[in-house]
Amino acid sequence: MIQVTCALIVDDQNRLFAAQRSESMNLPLKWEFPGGKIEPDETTQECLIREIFEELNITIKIVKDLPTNIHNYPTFAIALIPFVCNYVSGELILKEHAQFKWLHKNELLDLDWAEADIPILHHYLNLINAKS
Ligand SMILES: Nc1nc2c([nH]c(=O)n2[C@@H]2O[C@H](COP(=O)(O)OP(=O)(O)OP(=O)(O)O)[C@@H](O)[C@H]2O)c(=O)[nH]1
Repeated sequence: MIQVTCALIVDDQNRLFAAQRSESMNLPLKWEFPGGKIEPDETTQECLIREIFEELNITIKIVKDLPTNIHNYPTFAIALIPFVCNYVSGELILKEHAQFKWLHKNELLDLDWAEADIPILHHYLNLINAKS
């Protein structure tokens, strides 16, 4: 099973960052939280900081970890390890994705998400709805 970290990046208006995978990527044109596979000798947190810089050219701060979601796609299985994060610095430049959106909580479920992300999205929405 592949171990993949992902970032739920929240801005100062409580919007969440979503990125669309490009046509040439696995799961083409699906929406996801940016991140990627853990390499040997790095922690999940180190992986996420590295991936976000590689993919988006920004530095983030990890705020909170959310429960890992294990998902079986038809051809592979994934353990998707999510973290709530804040933007720290850098100009946002998309290096790999087709496009991105900053979304309010009521817009989040409208996108065509990668299946493994959907339980994570619901967990996040339950969390913020419980707070408000
Ligand atoms: N980054 C990321 N990958 C996800 C998410 N949801 C999901 O199913 N995946 C799957 O997890 C796998 C790993 O993602 P990736 O391709 O971004 O990782 P990577 O950059 O380290 O891989 P690479 O070096 O093969 O390009 C992909 O098969 C992708 O489809 C998500 O929210 N974020």
